[in-house]
Amino acid sequence: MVLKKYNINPDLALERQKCTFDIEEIINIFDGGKEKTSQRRKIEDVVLKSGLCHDDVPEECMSLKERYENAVRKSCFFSKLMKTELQEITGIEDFETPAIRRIADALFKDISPFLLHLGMFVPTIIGQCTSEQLMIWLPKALDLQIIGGYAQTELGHGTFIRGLETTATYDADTEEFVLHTPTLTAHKWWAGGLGKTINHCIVVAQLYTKGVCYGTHLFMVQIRDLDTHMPLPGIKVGEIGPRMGFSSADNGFLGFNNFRIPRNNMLMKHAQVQKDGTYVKPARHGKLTYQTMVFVRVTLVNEAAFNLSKAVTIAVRYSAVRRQSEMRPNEPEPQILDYPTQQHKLFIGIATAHAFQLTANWLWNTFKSVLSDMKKGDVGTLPELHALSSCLKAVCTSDAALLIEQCRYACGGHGYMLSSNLPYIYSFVAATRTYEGDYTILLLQTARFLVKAWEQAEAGKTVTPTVSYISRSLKGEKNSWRSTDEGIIKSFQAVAAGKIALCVKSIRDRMKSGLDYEDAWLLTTVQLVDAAEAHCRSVILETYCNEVRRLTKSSSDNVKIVMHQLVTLYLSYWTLQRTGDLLRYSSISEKDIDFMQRQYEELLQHIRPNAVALVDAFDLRDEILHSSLGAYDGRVYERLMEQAENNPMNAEPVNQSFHKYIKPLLQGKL
Ligand SMILES: CCCCCCCCCCC/C=C/C(=O)SCCNC(=O)CCNC(=O)[C@H](O)C(C)(C)COP(=O)(O)OP(=O)(O)OC[C@H]1O[C@@H](n2cnc3c(N)ncnc32)[C@H](O)[C@@H]1OP(=O)(O)O
Ligand SMILES: Cc1cc2nc3c(=O)[nH]c(=O)nc-3n(C[C@H](O)[C@H](O)[C@H](O)COP(=O)(O)OP(=O)(O)OC[C@H]3O[C@@H](n4cnc5c(N)ncnc54)[C@H](O)[C@@H]3O)c2cc1C
Repeated sequence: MVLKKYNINPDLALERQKCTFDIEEIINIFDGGKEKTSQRRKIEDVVLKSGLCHDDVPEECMSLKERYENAVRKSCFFSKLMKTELQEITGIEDFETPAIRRIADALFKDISPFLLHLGMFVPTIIGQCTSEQLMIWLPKALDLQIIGGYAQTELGHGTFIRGLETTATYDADTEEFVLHTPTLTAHKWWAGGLGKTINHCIVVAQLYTKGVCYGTHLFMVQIRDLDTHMPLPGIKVGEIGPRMGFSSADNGFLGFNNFRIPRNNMLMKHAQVQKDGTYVKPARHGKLTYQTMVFVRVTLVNEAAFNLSKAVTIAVRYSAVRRQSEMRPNEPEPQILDYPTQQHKLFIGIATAHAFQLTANWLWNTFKSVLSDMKKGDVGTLPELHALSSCLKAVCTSDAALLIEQCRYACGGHGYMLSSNLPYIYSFVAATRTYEGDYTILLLQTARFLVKAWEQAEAGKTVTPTVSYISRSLKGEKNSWRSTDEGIIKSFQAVAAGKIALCVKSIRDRMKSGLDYEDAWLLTTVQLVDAAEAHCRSVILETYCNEVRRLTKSSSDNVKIVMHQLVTLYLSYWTLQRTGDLLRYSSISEKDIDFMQRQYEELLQHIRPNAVALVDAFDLRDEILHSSLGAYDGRVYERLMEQAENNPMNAEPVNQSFHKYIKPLLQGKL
């Protein structure tokens, strides 16, 4: 059965008539202008017309091997398309084109085995190579003459990079590094694409030269023959096995048996090993080899926003189509979207997707500005970027995962179907909370920065703008609650300042009682994580408000109203989530909280008529959503039945297991 595309579910059609604003205006805001929207749509048209998105069998009905092979096929043709037609539209090597990222999801319900090639391999070449090395590897990588990944994590260590065990020992006689895996736990583990796909890999290993260990450094390693794809002698490589998501990403393991690579394969932009084995340490900052991780953390905030926008589009459209129960006896069943509890589950998802998208854009610009400072030799802004990207990656991926799961709850039983796409979206985002730095670990990195900022402010030094509230707090500025955007942000800053102050006090008290700094820090880590989270909330709230104000300056009044309703919803939601903290650190009263609760509930009602239009304004095509519940036409039940009928399990009326086992069991002959 082929569904007629624009035979729209009547409830959904009515919802669209209620819309009070011009959807296209909001689409343009998030794309960055009319032209960008039109460019994105052109790119989507090219990819969709290519026929690459089609699968003969639904992905979820394929075996793991079939899924992987299908994903490789699509990745190869997609790469070819990017090099040809898409390059003409986007401009050569434009890695900043979010449109490419969005439309990639039309091809891959799960993950492309090439994800790490573009996501980490190429960025590492760009960020870590000397200009000579860049000339060798970058054109080949961009042209896909070599395909690479990023192998840092080991079986025994992921978080603690300094604890990695793989060694790269320099042999001055042959001018080579010898890569070796000394123990079981030293095997590289998890790298995407490593299992079966890639032929090159960035390997992170402990550098030894002249008998001294200089810590972890990055090496370009060819692991497979370019022609036969067989692992090179001295390399043990394979797939790590089935996991919660990332089924087609062929995450792999890798071991080296005294495997030799030329000296020039150490990525030497920041530190060098000279021919005679002399080590030249990085001139400016000790953690520049961690730069690709910072880049990916920045992009993951965008991933959180994008994936949440997909989930909430599915759940809101479904909630407009689904009718259930009754509000009053004998009345027709209402759309479930009319229940305030359902609105409470979903509208915060819309607002959060906006908040995260605008924060992601702001963080990306911050990242670019720090890179440009670094090109001029100034690494002064790096610690703040590290602190910001760490906490934003942690909080945005974590919140997005929770809200995506909430979207699934909002779709009842049908949300549990893989065809809803919600389980895929969730398992992808759940992983982002862990990889590229686990949630707790990254918040502790931000906490380090906050405690230092506190000490600097205490010493009368100027601190960077994102923590300037610390100086105000130290000057004794008292918080007086106001339920305006600015007032709420100030109160959230007061919460963050209060929590940082308690952490500092806690560490000092513990040291006074005889503990050393490390133990005092360790025993305070529960509070430190909490303080970093509070800081991050204040950053998101402030960025969201500022960016909406800036971006809607020339918008129509109707767009201004609806965008601001979402901002107020977001601020009210978090106020109500954090009443305990606000009662403790701000001057909020019971009466203020009652007001905020009423305001929140009224906002749910105000937003309700625009809910479907707001998710339509994410402009996500059906081919990207991949959802039986969330398609634009709302033909949910038709799709569910069509997919059930096409389920390979129904290809034969009686499964052979009946004759083999059930019948003998029924007849007592088993
Ligand atoms: C094209 C489309 C793209 C789409 C999206 C891409 C998706 C890609 C898919 C990715 C799949 C997953 C890949 C991976 O997971 S790769 C492996 C990632 N691994 C990690 O993230 C490990 C996490 N651990 C760490 O980062 C470090 O070990 C940790 C920071 C926790 C500690 O490091 P270390 O022990 O070396 O440092 P210290 O704690 O002692 O700190 C010393 C000082 O250094 C500062 N610091 C730490 N990190 C950084 C950094 N990155 N940049 C700048 N500065 C840093 C730290 O703050 C300390 O400073 P102070 O002494 O001043 O306090
Ligand atoms: C889908 C997926 C894809 C991945 N892809 C790649 C890849 O391409 N390349 C690559 O190199 N890696 C990859 N990884 C690995 C990933 O980066 C690590 O799993 C991640 O950094 C967490 O490290 P870990 O697994 O060692 O966790 P652990 O560090 O063992 O963490 C386990 C728990 O211990 C806690 N913990 C650890 N240390 C501390 C501490 N100091 N203080 C307090 N708590 C602590 C953590 O918070 C966590 O709760 C991938 C992982 C996944 C899930």
